[in-house]
Amino acid sequence: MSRAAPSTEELLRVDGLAKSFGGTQAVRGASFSIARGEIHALCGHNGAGKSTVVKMLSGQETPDSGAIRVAGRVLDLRSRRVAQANGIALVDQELSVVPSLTVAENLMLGDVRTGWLTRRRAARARFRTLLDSVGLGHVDLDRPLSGLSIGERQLIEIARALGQDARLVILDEPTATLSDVESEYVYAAVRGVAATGCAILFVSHRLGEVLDLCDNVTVMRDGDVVATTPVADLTIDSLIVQMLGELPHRPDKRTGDDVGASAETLVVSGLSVPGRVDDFGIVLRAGQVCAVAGQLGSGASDVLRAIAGLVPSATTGTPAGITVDGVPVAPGRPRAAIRAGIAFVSNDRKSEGLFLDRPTSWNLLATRLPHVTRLGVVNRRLWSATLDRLVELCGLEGARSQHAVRSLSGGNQQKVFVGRSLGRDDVRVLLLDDPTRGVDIGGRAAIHTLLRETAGRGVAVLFSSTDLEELLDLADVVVTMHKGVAVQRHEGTTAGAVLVREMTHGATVTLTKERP
Ligand SMILES: Nc1ncnc2c1ncn2[C@@H]1O[C@H](COP(=O)(O)OP(=O)(O)OP(=O)(O)O)[C@@H](O)[C@H]1O
Repeated sequence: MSRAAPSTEELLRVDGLAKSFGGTQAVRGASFSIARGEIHALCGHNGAGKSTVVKMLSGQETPDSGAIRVAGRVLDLRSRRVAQANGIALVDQELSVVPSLTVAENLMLGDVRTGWLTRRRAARARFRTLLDSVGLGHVDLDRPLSGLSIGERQLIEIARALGQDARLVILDEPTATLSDVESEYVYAAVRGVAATGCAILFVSHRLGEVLDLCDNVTVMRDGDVVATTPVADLTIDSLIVQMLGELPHRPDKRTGDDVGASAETLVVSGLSVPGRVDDFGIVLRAGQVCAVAGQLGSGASDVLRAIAGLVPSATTGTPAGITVDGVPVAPGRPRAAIRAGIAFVSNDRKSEGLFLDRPTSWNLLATRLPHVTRLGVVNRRLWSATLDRLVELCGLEGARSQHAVRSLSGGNQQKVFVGRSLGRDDVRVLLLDDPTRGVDIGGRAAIHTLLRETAGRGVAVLFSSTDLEELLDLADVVVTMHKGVAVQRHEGTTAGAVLVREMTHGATVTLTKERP
């Protein structure tokens, strides 16, 4: 969609901003500026320093040096509250809306004009205007937020930021967890907000959306600003080169013929998760990489969790069941799944996997303890050989392996989380729920290569994703899902538009069982 050119009047200017944490120079002298009404992207590899810049702009970290000017005035942003009072609003990666409260109550939480109790009617009228501005005019203010989709919650969060009378709205990876369709609502809201003269700083790893949505792009690499460039002068490839210095290697896809003769490793049929998945079936051969593709709430994630035995599920119909290499696996029993060679990587690294205060090395080896201990004692040589291999697999600098995981950037944490499930010889089926969420383009290519190599060793890989580019890049087979039901199985080349249509609208004829 074309937009009017943003104003040339500068709203934000950042000069020589620097910040270090202990020995790590996270940001070294970053400078850039954003005009009123401009949508300005901040891109860079994992650990480039984007979040640290965002934290300094939103009052969560104090710069070691440099200046932040808003409308020409140098600001000392000592806290998030001070930043808000100066018209800087942050929509964080992790949503801060409260599902158990109503839409109005959530909007009230961030409303600097308050006076809710005394001027309830005026506040409600204002909340309606805010909802309108993000395309949620149809949503009832008294509806609990829990009834809204994640995409709609993201929009409420943006509306709330606007309620803070923001002059600059910072959006930190706002579409990382959204499907393409839900992301479109966010783009429309962002364009609408920019049209009111508000400046937007848009942090994203999705380079396609950056080029479609933004006016200018500032790229950071290793704490430095590499360049600020108008999007009109960029292509995806030139943007990647600015970010990484080179184009990453793309793994080759295997064709269906390559795996046609290999053994059936995972066979699922008649799998149901009450209220979420109905009669799902799939056959996956050794060496195949398969995606279950669907929007949030489609059941794609539930399918993986059910195969891993992590949610109550049942297998009904004939034939029914889950088998790995022909051996039946009892549903709903995680231990049985692990014994059968099923490994699962969740999409929630913070609450379901990583020990944030423990060293990276410890996290990487936590799942390998039986393999690096002899008679209950850690074998140092095995420990360090396994660690070296995993650190290399994850594409991390060796020295970082002794640092707490919490100190790694979000994307690097994700690499540790995925990487530690790789390279294991006891795994037959690897399940990954949205494995590259928040990972930069280089890390994503690295994870794709790792998954492809894992499949090359005869493992069946099954992942869920909402990201069209990833589905087309990585999967040999895509099974689309809509409202808990498998819609269609695609092998070979499929048009992206077909996948999107099935994920959003389903199909009239549904695919219930895959076996002939
Ligand atoms: N609180 C902290 N303590 C120690 N090191 C930190 C801390 N916060 C960030 N760092 C380090 O600073 C560097 C920049 O991190 P930052 O989170 O700003 O990167 P990023 O570009 O936002 O990455 P991502 O895309 O993965 O979110 C990284 O090396 C990171 O490990």
